[in-house]
Amino acid sequence: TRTSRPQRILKAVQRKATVGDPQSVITAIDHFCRHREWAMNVGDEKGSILDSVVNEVSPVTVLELGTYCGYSTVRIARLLPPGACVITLEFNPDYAAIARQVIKWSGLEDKVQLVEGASGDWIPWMKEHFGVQAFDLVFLDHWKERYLPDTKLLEECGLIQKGTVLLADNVICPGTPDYLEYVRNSPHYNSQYYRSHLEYTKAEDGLEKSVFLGY
Ligand SMILES: O=C(NC/C=C/[C@H]1O[C@@H](Sc2ccncc2)[C@H](O)[C@@H]1O)c1cc([N+](=O)[O-])cc(O)c1O
Ligand SMILES: [Mg+2]
Repeated sequence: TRTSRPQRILKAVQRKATVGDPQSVITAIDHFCRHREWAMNVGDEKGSILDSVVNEVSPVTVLELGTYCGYSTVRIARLLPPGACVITLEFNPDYAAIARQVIKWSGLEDKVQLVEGASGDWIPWMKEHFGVQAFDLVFLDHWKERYLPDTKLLEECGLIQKGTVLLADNVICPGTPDYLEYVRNSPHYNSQYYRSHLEYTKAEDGLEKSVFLGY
């Protein structure tokens, strides 16, 4: 095929969005994915829930697992005050290259640190390499079978502390049953489900917000 879907998403941003205007980047991607080609961005409906959680937490340090084209990275970064940042991990170099351009178009590159690699390899190095004490907010939107192991790894590395908020996409569709069972049954988390829909569709999906209560 000629171009990839992420490349077509970037083209839509470059055609329809205004440089330096994050909202126009978000609107351009949502319009493209709703009217041209579906893509696995968190989308506008769940995106509004993500926005409300970011505003509620007012995080200084955010970790995003799974950048894809940078749609949720832009949604998060546009809400961050000066000095706050989002570190976003992306495994696929082609997706990372597109996401860098989407983030640049939105004018938010100073608030974003895009790291290419696998969460499992990078999480143990977060403290040393980025000087992170603990994350205030973690947005999980990568491989669904990695949600639980990466959460446990974040705990083991001391990157989740009392008050840290985990926000997980797709807990219904495609689903993350082992992760849900863990955060809902653990005495160390206070978990709640925000019912919504799978991006750009009528199917049910939702976000799970889990606050770490400390040990
Ligand atoms: O599969 C889904 N998401 C997986 C996302 C994966 C993203 O994260 C890295 S993997 C990685 C990144 C960092 N570290 C390790 C691995 C991939 O390169 C991709 O950019 C998904 C699927 C549907 N759906 O309807 O089928 C809907 C959604 O909202 C979804 O998020
Ligand atoms: Mg998702």
